[in-house]
Amino acid sequence: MVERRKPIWVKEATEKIMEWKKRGEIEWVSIDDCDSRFLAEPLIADHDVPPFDRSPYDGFAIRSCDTLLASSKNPVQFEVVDEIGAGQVSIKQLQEFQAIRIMTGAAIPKGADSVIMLELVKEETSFDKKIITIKRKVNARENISFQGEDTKKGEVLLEQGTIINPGVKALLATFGYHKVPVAKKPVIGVIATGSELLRVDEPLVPGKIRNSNGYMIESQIIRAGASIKKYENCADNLESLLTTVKSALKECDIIITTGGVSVGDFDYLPEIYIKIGAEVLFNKIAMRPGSVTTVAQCDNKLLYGLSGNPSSCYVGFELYVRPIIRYWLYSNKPFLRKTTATLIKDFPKPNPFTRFVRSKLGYDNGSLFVEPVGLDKPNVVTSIAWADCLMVLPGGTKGYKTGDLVDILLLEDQAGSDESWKERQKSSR
Ligand SMILES: Nc1nc2c(c(=O)[nH]1)N[C@H]1C(S)=C(S)[C@@H](COP(=O)(O)OP(=O)(O)OC[C@H]3O[C@@H](n4cnc5c(N)ncnc54)[C@H](O)[C@@H]3O)O[C@H]1N2
Ligand code: MOO
Ligand SMILES: [Mg+2]
Repeated sequence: MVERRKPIWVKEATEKIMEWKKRGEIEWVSIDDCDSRFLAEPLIADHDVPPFDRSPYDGFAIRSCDTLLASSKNPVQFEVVDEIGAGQVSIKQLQEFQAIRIMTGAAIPKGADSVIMLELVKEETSFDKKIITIKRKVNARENISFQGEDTKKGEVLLEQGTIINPGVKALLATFGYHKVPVAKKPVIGVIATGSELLRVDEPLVPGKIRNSNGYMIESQIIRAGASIKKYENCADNLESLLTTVKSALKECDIIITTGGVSVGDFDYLPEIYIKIGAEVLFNKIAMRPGSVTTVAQCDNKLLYGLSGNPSSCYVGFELYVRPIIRYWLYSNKPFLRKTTATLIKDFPKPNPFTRFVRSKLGYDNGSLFVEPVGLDKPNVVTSIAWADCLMVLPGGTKGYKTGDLVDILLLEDQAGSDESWKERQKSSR
């Protein structure tokens, strides 16, 4: 008798996996190797930026009060008493009608309260003295980059769990992080199962297909920020699959299998969970694709039994593996970022289960539009490559129409969301 599985809500499935979330360890890596890693600690300014008042222009530092009466009819002369380039500090204290030639980035000298640009003064030499003439009033504080105007000491600039991009890297350098505290990546074992699977370099033969899910999952793992441990494709053979899963349990933090998780004669994962003594958290979710997504726990490690169907496998990963990885990497926004968009193509299929449709976003005149891409079937592989979001169509409807406002989950976004997508009360299984 075939096992009848009871589907649970997406919301419930998400809650169940998040009960097993944990933070990774911290490791310090060279700033040269920190790109795309995740900060394990918040970044707090330990000094003001800029750290001193400085000139934003090449010009002359002056006392604005000396220019009070300056105009084209009343040019005022200043004696140039020093010159400073960026990186230098003048020891002079400006006196009445004195100026210091100053370059962009140099510290404002004592006594000066403003800078006038080179282009706005006339320069000459008279009796070996350098003189400038100013024909306009300069306001106090004009043309100064003030200490702390960018950020003040003590400000929290980035939360833990932030992905390190070029801007973040610039901040790390600004605050002297030659070593950066990042979350150690979880090692995720990937096991593709199926006697029909060929390696990527093997020619097609009747009845067989190449293993694409293994590569897809590895790429999803990398996009989410974790590292992979690859296992050889496993034929549908209980003993060899059991051996591989047992090794993966020893060698990895999280294990993902693809295929063999449904109710078919050669779907051995359910039996393997029993054999290794794993606790199955769920084995059916009220969603499509990915309804067979199974998650088990063994020795506090999560084992994901993702579907063999490529689109189901893909969606199962994004909804249930990604948040565990991102949480591990210290993010407090581990879920796919959500927004809404206007549907621009009818989607007439009745919807008993909530659908996560591979879709593409369009931006026009400040609005967001969405349309499905490719064939909406779980066994389809092409649409995954064309999708940049999942359109979420809650179950219990006869379909959706052009103009409907629908939820979408962004696949390429890094900001994430602190809340997962969940069913509103009325949707049905
Ligand atoms: N009687 C029932 N049959 C099925 C049910 C069901 O509830 N009752 N569920 C269907 C649903 S929904 C899905 S999804 C699939 C899930 O199947 P499995 O996870 O057991 O996966 P397989 O049977 O091994 O393979 C399914 C499909 O995917 C292809 N595949 C497998 N691995 C890969 C890979 N690495 N790369 C590319 N393609 C792969 C495989 O050849 C099959 O075509 O079960 C339904 N059946
Ligand atoms: O698990 Mo399946 O993806 O609903 O076809
Ligand atoms: Mg199967």
